[in-house]
Parts: sequence; structure tokens; C-alpha cells
Amino acid sequence: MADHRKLEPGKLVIASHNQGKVREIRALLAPFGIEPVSAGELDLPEPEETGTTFAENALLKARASAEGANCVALADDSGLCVAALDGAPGVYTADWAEADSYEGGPGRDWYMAMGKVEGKLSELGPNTDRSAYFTCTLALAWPDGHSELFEGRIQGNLVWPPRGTLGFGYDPVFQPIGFEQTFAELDPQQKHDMSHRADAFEKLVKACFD
Ligand SMILES: O=P(O)(O)OP(=O)(O)OP(=O)(O)OC[C@H]1O[C@@H](n2cnc3c(O)ncnc32)[C@H](O)[C@@H]1O
Ligand SMILES: [Mg+2]
Repeated sequence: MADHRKLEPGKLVIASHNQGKVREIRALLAPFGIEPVSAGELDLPEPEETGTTFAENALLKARASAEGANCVALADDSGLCVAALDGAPGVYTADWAEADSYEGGPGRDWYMAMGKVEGKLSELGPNTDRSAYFTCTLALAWPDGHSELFEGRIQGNLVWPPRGTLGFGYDPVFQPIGFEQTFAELDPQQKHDMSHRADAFEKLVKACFD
């Protein structure tokens, strides 16, 4: 594998507009002397995610922030891949939650999105395989165009109805293998110890900090 570029202590833009993700990435970065600032805090525009893979979208977001802020940027493109749905919603996980909010503007309705997944699974019958995994691709981009990619994954099963109030997105329906609780019922630290994001982050740390 090609040499990795080390991350120096200092400013880093978290190229995400998802508060749940930003919170988790801040916690994961906390031990490394990095000063994270989010794309939202810098008023950087949210680029359109036109890629067809997690890697393409992660790079697109990281590059947009690295150029916009002229500093190193870290993006996360992630999603839920359901075995019985041939990997859907996958790279379109966030799109499945697009909805007109009650205020009339566009927004995201996670309960509706979780119901959409459940609806498609139930159409397949009562004995349908409920296994799914979360995947996360992290992209680091430097203002000079250099970039690095890291992937992580966690396997689990989908539950219905949703359970728990912690975490974000699809956490209330995702029960990681070996646990009785969903991601939204587990302590956030427990999620950080095993999640798809933590798995990708571990690879990033080995490559860019060690
Ligand atoms: O692109 P940014 O601004 O980072 O924010 P986003 O919410 O649009 O993020 P993605 O494009 O990567 O879409 C991935 C979706 O997958 C879901 N997801 C990813 N990681 C998750 C996690 O740890 N727990 C629950 N849902 C997760 C969540 O709903 C995300 O919105
Ligand atoms: Mg997105």
C-alpha cells in the first residue's frame, strides 16, 4: 500500500452537516490533538452527493471542504446495507429519509425511512433474513489534492419496532451482533468502541497518527 500522509496536530474540518456524525467524529478525534471545526460552523456549502459509491461521495465531500476552508478535511459517507434488499438503501441511505417536514420545507424523517426499510422487508415474508450492516468510508483530503480513504463495517440485525433514543439516523432499528440492545439503546461510548465509524477510524489512526 502507498505511504500514508501523517496528520499534524491543528485544525481539521469535519466535512459533514449531520450533527449526529459530527458529535461522534469529535469524540473519536478527541485524543489526537486535533482542533475539529465542522463544515456547518464554517458555513461551507453542502455539496450534492452525485457519486454512486461511498468512496466517491466521501471524497467529494472532503475535497469540497478542504478547498473551501483551505485546510485538511475529513468526510464520512456511510449507510445501511440490508442483505435481503440486495444491499439497499446503501449509498442512498440518507435519500430514503428525504421528506417534506411539517414546516413545509425539505427535511429528513428517520422514522419514515426506518419504516420504509421495514415495509420492504415485510413484503418479503415473515421468515426473511433480517441481517444488515452499517458501512462507513472516511475520506481525508488535503488542500493540495492529496487524499486517503478508510473503510469500516459492523454487522447486525434489524429489529422492529424501533427502540432507544440515543445515537441518530437508523440506530433505533440496528442491533449489532452479540448485543441485545440497539445502537440507540447502547451507551454512546459502547457504540464508539465497535461501530462502522470506529472501525474505519481505527484504520485511519493506524495510518495517519501512529
Ligand atoms: O453527508 P453528511 O453531511 O455527512 O451527512 P448525511 O446524513 O447526509 O450522511 P450520508 O450522506 O453519509 O448518509 C448516510 C446516512 O446513513 C445513516 N447512518 C450512517 N451512520 C449511521 C449511524 O452510525 N447510525 C445510524 N444511522 C447512520 C444516517 O442516516 C446518514 O444520514
Ligand atoms: Mg450526505
